[in-house]
Amino acid sequence: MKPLLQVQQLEMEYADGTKALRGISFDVHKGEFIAVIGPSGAGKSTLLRSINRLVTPTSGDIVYEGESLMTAKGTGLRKLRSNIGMIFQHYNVVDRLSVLENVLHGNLGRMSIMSGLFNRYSEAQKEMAIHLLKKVGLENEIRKRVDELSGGQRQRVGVCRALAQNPALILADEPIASLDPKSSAIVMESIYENCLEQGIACLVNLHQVDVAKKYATRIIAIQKGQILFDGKPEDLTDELIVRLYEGKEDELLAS
Ligand SMILES: Nc1ncnc2c1ncn2[C@@H]1O[C@H](COP(=O)(O)OP(=O)(O)OP(=O)(O)O)[C@@H](O)[C@H]1O
Repeated sequence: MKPLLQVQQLEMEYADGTKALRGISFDVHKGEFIAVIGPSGAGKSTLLRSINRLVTPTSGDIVYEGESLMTAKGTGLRKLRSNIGMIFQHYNVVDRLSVLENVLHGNLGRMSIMSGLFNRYSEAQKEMAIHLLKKVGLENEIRKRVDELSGGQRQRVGVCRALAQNPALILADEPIASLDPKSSAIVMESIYENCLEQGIACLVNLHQVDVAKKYATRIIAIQKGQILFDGKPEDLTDELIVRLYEGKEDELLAS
């Protein structure tokens, strides 16, 4: 099976000289649910943000279904990005808009600029957005403004917005880092179940090793911008986890 995404020898050096990624390579296949773990500052966010070019890596390549995201520009980049849904730690929802409007925004990447500008959503897009909101238990919040919601509810809106895009790949950057345990479980379940049902591949950055082991079909552990482990959750031994968090054991205890 051809990979959906290929990350090849990715390097990222920020303007201040910080080397966040030092030659990261891996392939992602359809339907994989991959947890990216590692201590604070390991490069997890930089990796996810590089994949959809929110940051531009210094070198290497990111190939989505045979097309390079590194060389894509303008409409080409927009088209490639429309296949990739993003979920952020701080939700990135628009507070003054309703829950439904926020989810409908997930369609923007696939709409013409004029239709998007005037919010000309089709009935099918509205039905799909409502269907997704019902699935995550937000059926009573559809018309509310997003700033009336709790953090966990906002993140469920963020999940629905990413799904409304009908993506083949979802990148979730620490989606549960700001949530309490109960909300975390609801959000993780909603990401996991929808990805599984729709065959969406997912790369999810997580601080909690136990959550990674519970959901992931594969774990990639990053340390100082390099891959320390890439394999099945059951093969990630306690020794490896201790090595991964060496010097930052407090993060492991806090998670
Ligand atoms: N905009 C930036 N400019 C300079 N350095 C940065 C920038 N963003 C991140 N870094 C640095 O790059 C390295 C990797 O950071 P990154 O946020 O990718 O790690 P992370 O594993 O996601 O960490 P965390 O779990 O704390 O979010 C760190 O040393 C960080 O300080």
